[in-house]
Amino acid sequence: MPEYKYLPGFGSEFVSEHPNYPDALPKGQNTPQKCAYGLYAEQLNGAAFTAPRIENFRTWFYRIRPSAVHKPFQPYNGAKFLSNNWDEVPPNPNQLRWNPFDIPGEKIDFVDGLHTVCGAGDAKSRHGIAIHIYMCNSSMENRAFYNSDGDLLIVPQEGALDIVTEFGRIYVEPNEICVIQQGMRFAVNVTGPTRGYICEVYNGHFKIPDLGPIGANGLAFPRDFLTPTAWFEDRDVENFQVISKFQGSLFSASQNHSSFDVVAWHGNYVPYKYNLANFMVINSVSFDHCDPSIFTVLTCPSLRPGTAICDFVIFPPRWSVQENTFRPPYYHRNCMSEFMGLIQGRYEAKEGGFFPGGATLHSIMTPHGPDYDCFDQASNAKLEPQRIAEGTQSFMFESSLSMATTKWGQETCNKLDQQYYECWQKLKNNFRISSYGRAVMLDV
Ligand SMILES: O=C(O)Cc1cc(O)ccc1O
Ligand SMILES: [Fe+2]
Repeated sequence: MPEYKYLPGFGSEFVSEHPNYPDALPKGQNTPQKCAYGLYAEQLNGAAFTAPRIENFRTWFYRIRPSAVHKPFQPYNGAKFLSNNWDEVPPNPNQLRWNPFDIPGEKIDFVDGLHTVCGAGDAKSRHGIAIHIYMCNSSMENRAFYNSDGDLLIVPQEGALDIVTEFGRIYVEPNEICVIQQGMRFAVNVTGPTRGYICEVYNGHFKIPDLGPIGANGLAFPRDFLTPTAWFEDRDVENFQVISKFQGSLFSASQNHSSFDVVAWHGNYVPYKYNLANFMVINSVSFDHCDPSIFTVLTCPSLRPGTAICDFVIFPPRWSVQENTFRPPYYHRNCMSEFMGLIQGRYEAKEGGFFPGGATLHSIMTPHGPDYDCFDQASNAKLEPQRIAEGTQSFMFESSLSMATTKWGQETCNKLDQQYYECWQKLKNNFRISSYGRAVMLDV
């Protein structure tokens, strides 16, 4: 694993200068008449200039060439299954479960390996969500990608991502996540078959949720978020491709140098990674199953109070101790969409059928919950303190938007489990009436 240096913190003002270039950052100002070492100053804004201070995000880069030095963008047709068309197939209110998606055998990199499963909304009006599966096996060579449409929350499932960004380098392994925000240029290096999940949000940015009565500490700690430190290459390349996703379509522009030429930067608009093992799990220690919002790592809020464009929720290893309680997830119908993925291990509500690298989608008001085996077992289990398996990690992207599946998600991927509904069919009527005409409790 490469030994990259990171800056800890979330939402902080960071400062980073390549160690060999002291004073590359101007002192006390952002745009001196001439920058040190002949660098150019360039600002990247992730919020309106006039946004309130608490959510005003921007970074100043000191780079070898401004990003504007490139030839015109042309349409790029590499990522065949990237989509933002939510009307490709008729709506489907069924419970959906996908078997693990196949990583292609032929050479394919991170950008070309973006496959959109579902989504909603519109990048032009800056409101929406898209869920992609990335599957690749080779590194991005002489190309950088950036997303004009929103932020990318990347959840590796198989294979590590060695990511070069304008801010420096980040190494992200399964059970870690990273967020690369709108407009940030990056390139992904991999060493073999690689797969993971991406939640793209067109609105605002992810933040750590408020803690309310939990207090000042709990869930994801700000200091466990890691931002890269300045790293650059001064590399002339005949045809370096900058690929942009703009209004849902990809475009490519050629330039004669690497995009990763930032010698120093400062700001609060940054990429970051987080190790899910650092999450402090909070749960009921008396009775009942808490709502999964207690497991929220990051949330991208909508303008409606408490209602997310995406909550990123995890189901980590933990103790389960509730008394007189059906401990697995309850049966559920929700005004939110629930997309789940499995990084490793098993998911407690479905011991069979939901595999690492697969997914489920329970859409708005689509009923779901424990399968028959889980219900049967958990209704009769002895309620001792129980460790929910080590090495397990599933997650949910929960959205207030009503997501539609793409043609790839519904048909082309050929991974939909047509038998998924069967897992609930054995749940029988346990209702009994006593001789006095009252309902009675029975052992199920
Ligand atoms: O399995 C699911 O659907 C996710 C989920 C988990 C949980 O603990 C409670 C409700 C819920 O929707
Ligand atoms: Fe649910």
